[in-house]
Amino acid sequence: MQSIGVLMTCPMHKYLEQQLETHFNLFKLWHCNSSITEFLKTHQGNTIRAVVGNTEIGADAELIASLPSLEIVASYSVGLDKIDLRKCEEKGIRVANTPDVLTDDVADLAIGLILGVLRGICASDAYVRIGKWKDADFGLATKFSGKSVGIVGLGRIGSAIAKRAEAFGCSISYFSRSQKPFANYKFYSNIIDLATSCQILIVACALTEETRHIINREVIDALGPKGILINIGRGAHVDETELVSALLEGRLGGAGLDVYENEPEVPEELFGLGNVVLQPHVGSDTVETSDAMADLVISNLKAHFSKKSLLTPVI
Ligand SMILES: O=CC(=O)O
Repeated sequence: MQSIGVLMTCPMHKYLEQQLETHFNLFKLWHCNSSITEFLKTHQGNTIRAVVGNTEIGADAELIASLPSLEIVASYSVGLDKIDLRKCEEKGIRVANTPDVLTDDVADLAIGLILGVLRGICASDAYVRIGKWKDADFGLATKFSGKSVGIVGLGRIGSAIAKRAEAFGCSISYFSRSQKPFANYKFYSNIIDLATSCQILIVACALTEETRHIINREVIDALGPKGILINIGRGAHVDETELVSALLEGRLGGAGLDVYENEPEVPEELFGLGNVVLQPHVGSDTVETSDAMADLVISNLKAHFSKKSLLTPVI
């Protein structure tokens, strides 16, 4: 397979890059200083049969159109929002992603964010480091165990978060397109009702046209001044302007965010808020999971080019 042209869209995990270099003829899009079209002209765009993208740069219509021999997009991510799925379908291009292997890490981080916000872990860490403890005790935080948790999207990751929150004695309810027959949690067909009824609202669904800005002013106000919003999905799930003003005005109790609307830009108004915990989109970024995701990308590519079934097909 060493002659098969594979295009990586941006730097990801070093191990993935090494594996791609070992098994395929790897082209790196970020090594080009010119436009994509120029790059592909000089690097024989027509020899590239696979694209490996991620949550930053996937495969949009322009990239797909400039690769006439493209057969497969193997994403180093579970999220598919940076891939033009309609175009892929139209052109018969296969798509694979990396589900399952990252579920535990993302769910763990969601719980970490809840604890971080409610127990003030980052704020109290800073309190110790800058020597304020010598002057006075930190003060009281908020208990997590036993709270009511609402989950937006009860897929793999949402279910893994629910399982963890159950272990903290939390009551679980959820909103999704349809009621899940396997789930023993209270189902809401209306997200406002879910937000009204829970203390912690966690966004864990895929980003689609229907879920863009699913967390709007109405949902934030329904969650209320004591409510906590956790987002480990995508930044665009939340109307960020509304979120920032709700936090600044005290209409929302706090937020734990791993994702933002214009990454890596983060609204600076959030930097001074002790009831907000910010992460730089690292939900699945552990050594173990990143290696597993890379292995899955390689296995999908190898399966495709050996005419075998994809391990984790999307299309
Ligand atoms: O955000 C992470 C992913 O989609 O894998």
